[in-house]
Amino acid sequence: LKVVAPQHLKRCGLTRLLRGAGAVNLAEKRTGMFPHLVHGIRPYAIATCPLLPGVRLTVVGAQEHGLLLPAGCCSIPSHRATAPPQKQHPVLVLVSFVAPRQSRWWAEDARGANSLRRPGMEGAAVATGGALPREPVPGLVSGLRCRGVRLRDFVPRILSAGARKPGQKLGVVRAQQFEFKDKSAIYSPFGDSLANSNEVRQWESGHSFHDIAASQGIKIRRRPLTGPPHHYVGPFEFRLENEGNTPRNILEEIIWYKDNEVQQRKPLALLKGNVADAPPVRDFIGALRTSYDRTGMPALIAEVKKASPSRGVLREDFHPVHIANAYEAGGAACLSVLTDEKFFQGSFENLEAIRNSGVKCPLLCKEFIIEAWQIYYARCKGADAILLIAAVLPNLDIKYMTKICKMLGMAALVELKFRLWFWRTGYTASKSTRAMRAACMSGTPFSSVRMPSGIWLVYHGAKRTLNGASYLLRGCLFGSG
Ligand SMILES: O=C(O)c1ccccc1NCC(=O)[C@H](O)[C@H](O)COP(=O)(O)O
Repeated sequence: LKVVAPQHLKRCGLTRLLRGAGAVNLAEKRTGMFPHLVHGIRPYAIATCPLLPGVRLTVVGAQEHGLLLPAGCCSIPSHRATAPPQKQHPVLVLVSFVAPRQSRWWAEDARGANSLRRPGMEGAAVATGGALPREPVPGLVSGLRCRGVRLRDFVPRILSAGARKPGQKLGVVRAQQFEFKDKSAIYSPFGDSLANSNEVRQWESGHSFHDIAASQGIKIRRRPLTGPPHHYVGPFEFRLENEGNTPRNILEEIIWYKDNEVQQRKPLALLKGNVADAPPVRDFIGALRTSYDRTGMPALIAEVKKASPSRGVLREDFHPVHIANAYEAGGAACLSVLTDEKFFQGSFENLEAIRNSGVKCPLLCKEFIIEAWQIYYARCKGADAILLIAAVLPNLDIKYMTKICKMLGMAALVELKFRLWFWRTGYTASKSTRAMRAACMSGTPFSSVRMPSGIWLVYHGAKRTLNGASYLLRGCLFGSG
C-alpha cells in the first residue's frame, strides 16, 4: 500500500476504525488492486473513531450515508467536497464514503485529486460504500498529492501532533459544535458512550459480524456466508446450494435481499437536504398514549399492507391513501405503512402519498432496516417512526439507530422476539435514548413480562393469543388481523 501504509494507519487509530468497521484488513486482504479502498464500513465504527488528540477527521458524505460522527468530526456533503474546511483543523484526514466510480475519478484524474485538497490537509483515506470495483485504480496506488504533502508523510505529523505516550488510551476527540451558515458542514456533538461500549471493543478486536450477532442470540445472517447460490459459467447458470448460501427462513431471505437493495440505492441523493425539507415529525408515542388514556384500551396501529410472504396478496385493488383514511376514521391511533417492494408489494411512494394526503395519524415506516441510511430515507418520505427488528440487528446497531432516531425526532419501535430481549436491547437503549419508548413483542407469550420503565409494550400481529398480559399492553399492531 503506497498511499497510506497500514502500519501508519494503525498508529494513528485509523486501522482500528476501519477494521472495527468490519472492513477488510488492509494489510491482510491486499488484492493487488485496491489496497487503499476499504469496503463495508460499519457506521458506528466511524462514530467511535479513536483519533489521537489534536487530530480532526472530516468525513465527506457522512450525512448522505446517515453516519453519526465522533465529537470533533466534521461532515461535508459530497457535492461540497471542494468547500474550504475549518481553518482551525490542524490536521484534516478525509475518509470518504463514495461510490467506486467516484474514487476512481479522484484517483485517476488530476482534477479529482485536486478536489481533495484542503487548507491544512495532510492526508486522505478513501473508503468505498459500495461494492469493490473490479478494475485497478492506478492513480491512488501511485500516490496522491495534497497540497504538496504526500499522503504517506502525513501520519508521523499526526503522531507528533498527538504525542501519544506508550500505553496511552486513544480517546475520542471533542470539539465545539459548529455549523457553517449555509449548513454545508456540521460538527457532531456525539459523545463517547458508544466508543466505550463492549460491543465496539469486540468489533475492534476483529470479531466477525456473525460471531457477535450469534453471541447475542441472533440467528438471522446478514448476508450469505459463501456468496449467492447462482454461479454463471459462460451462458450456463449453476445453482449450487449449501447451508452457507441458502436463506434458512423467510426473514433471512428478506434481509439478504434488502442488503443488496440498500447497497444499490444509497446514496439516492443528498439526504440531509431532503431531511430538512421533510414534513415535521409527529409524536408517534404521544398518539399511542393519548389513545390509551382516552379509551383505556390498547391503542391501535393499523397497517397499510397489500401483501405478505405468509398470506400472499391481501387486497388486489389496493389504494393506500383510501385505506389510511378509513383506518383513521375508524379510530386508529397510528398507521404502519409497508415500504418493502419485493416481499410486501409496498413502497416509499405509498408512505409519502399517505403523509401528503393530510392523514393525521403518525406513520411508522414498516421496513427491514439494516442501515442508518434507511432511517434518513424514511424521514425524508415523512415517517414519524421506524421499526427495528431485534432478531436481525445486534445491540450496537439498535443503540446506534435509536440515537439517529432521537436526532431526527423520530420514535423507534423495537420488535422483540423474546421477553428476555428487553434486557438485551430495550433496557440499555432506553436508558441512553428517549427515542426508544415502545417495544414491540411478537412470537412468544409474555405473561410475566417485567416492563422496563419508559418502554411501551405494543403487541405485534393479531393472530397469536395475548396470553394474560393485556393489562400491560398499551398498543397493538395489526396487519391482516
Ligand atoms: O407477514 C409475513 O409473512 C412476514 C414474514 C417475514 C417477516 C415479517 C412478516 N410480517 C411482518 C408484518 O409486517 C406483519 O404484517 C405485521 O407483523 C402484522 O401482522 P398480522 O397482523 O399478523 O398480519
